[in-house]
This record gives sequence, structure tokens and C-alpha cells, in this order.
Amino acid sequence: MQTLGAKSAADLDKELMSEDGGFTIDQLMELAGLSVAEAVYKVHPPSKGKNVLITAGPGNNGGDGLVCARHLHHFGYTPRIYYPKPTKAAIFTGLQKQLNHLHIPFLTSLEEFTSALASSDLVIDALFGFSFKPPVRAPFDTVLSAIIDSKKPVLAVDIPSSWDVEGGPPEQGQLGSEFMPTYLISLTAAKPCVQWFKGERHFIGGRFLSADVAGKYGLDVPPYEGVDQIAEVPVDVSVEKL
Ligand SMILES: NC(=O)C1=CN([C@@H]2O[C@H](COP(=O)(O)OP(=O)(O)OC[C@H]3O[C@@H](n4cnc5c(N)ncnc54)[C@H](O)[C@@H]3O)[C@@H](O)[C@H]2O)[C@@H](O)CC1
Ligand SMILES: [K+]
Repeated sequence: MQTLGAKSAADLDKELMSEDGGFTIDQLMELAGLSVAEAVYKVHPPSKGKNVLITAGPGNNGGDGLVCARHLHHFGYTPRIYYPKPTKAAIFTGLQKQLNHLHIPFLTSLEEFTSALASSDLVIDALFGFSFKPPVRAPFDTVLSAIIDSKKPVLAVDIPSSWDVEGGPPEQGQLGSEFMPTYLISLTAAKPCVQWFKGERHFIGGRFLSADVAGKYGLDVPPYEGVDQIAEVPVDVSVEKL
């Protein structure tokens, strides 16, 4: 599988959002969050349990989680969000307003989060993506530990939180070394750390890349079907870094 290394991923983002590329971050985040919600529907349709807990971090990975929560509501789920460090930039405050209008609860304390975790059917890990720098700092250390200890099924957004985009899980003994989400959705393209992913199912959400841009970065376009924003790809494959 071809994967985007840290530098290529950054270059691709820059290109997409350049004057010539024409995309905005709001658009890419919306597409990302929609892809995540579609992946939820594939791995865990509402008939398997509607309680989805979204854990959102302070950066754009967390923003993907917020967008996903909105779509999940419209897909018939009962999302709840733990967003302990809300970001003040307009894109995030706008998403929070949208969620408030839908009466989607933001859990306000660690106690509320812990209790919601116990009763959730699926957890969305939207804590950190490709800009994570170890080690995990408070309060997210407690959040990630609780998710791991809960043994609930987890769908990780873009990168399992605490993993390095190229290096994969942290060293033995560090928080996250034992973190193996059940499901993963890679956004735009898979990253090299997918070689350590041994969960059940892996999806790519990048059905907006032009053939020209995919070709320029050497990316294979996965087999998107129908109106799907996502395509499932095999787990446990060998990886080539672009
Ligand atoms: N083109 C893009 O840049 C897009 C990115 N998207 C998503 O955005 C992600 C990357 O977003 P960002 O670059 O904002 O960063 P991340 O969301 O990966 O994380 C960075 C944030 O986490 C904090 N942080 C980093 N290390 C930490 C640690 N050890 N303990 C506690 N906090 C820590 C930083 O202060 C920063 O607020 C991608 O993985 C993807 O999910 C999507 O929204 C779509 C478009
Ligand atoms: K994540």
C-alpha cells in the first residue's frame, strides 16, 4: 500500500489549500468528518447500538470528530462529545454551535466522560492526528488511558492517537504503546504508521483528490463505490512510503 510520509502529507495539504489548489480547511474538515461518519455506519450501523462517544482533541483531528458527530446525529445515532480543550478559532466555535443546535451533549467533566464511556457502544478517537508530539499531556493522558482500559471498540481518525505518523506506536511502557483501535480511517491517504495497525478494518477517506494530484504524489486511488466517500482496504499489508 502506498502511504504518505509526513513531508509528502504536508506538501499535499499545502498544495490542496494553495490559491491554485482551491480547497479551504473547512471543506477538507467537512469531507474528513463525513468520511468518519460513513466509516462508523459501515462498522457499526445504528442497529448495533446508537451510543457513540466522540473524544475530540484540540487540533484539526478533533475538528474532524466534531463534524463526524453532526453527521452521526443525522444518521440516527446518539452522539456525545468529550472536548476538554475547545479551540477558539471560528471553524471550531461554528461547529460547536451547530452541535448545540442539534442538542448533542458536550460532556463537561472527566466524571461525565467516564460514565459516558461505560455506556457507549463505540468510541471515536479524534484526539490527535499527524501533528501529535509525544508524550500525551493532561488531560488527554487520562482520556486515552480510560479508552484503552475500557476495551470498547474504537474507530481511530486518521492516526491512532499517541502514534507517530511514520514511527507508529510509542515505545513499550509509554502511554499508547498498547493502543490498538479496532477500526481505522485514514484521511486523504494512508500514512506509514498503518503498517502497525492490526485492528479489524481499515478505510481510506479521500474521494476528493483529483487524478492529477493523486498521480503527482504516486497515490493509488482506492476502489470507491457508489456514492461512498470511503473505501475499505486490506489490513496487514506491506507499506511503501511516498
Ligand atoms: N489538510 C489538513 O491539514 C487536514 C487535516 N485534517 C485532520 O487534522 C489532523 C491534523 O491536525 P492538526 O495539524 O491540527 O493537529 P492534530 O489534531 O494532529 O494535533 C495537534 C494538536 O494537539 C496538540 N498536541 C500535540 N501533541 C500533544 C501532546 N503530546 N499532548 C497534548 N496535546 C498535544 C497540539 O497542541 C495541537 O493543538 C489530521 O490528522 C486530520 O485528522 C482534516 O481536518 C482534513 C484536512
Ligand atoms: K486520532
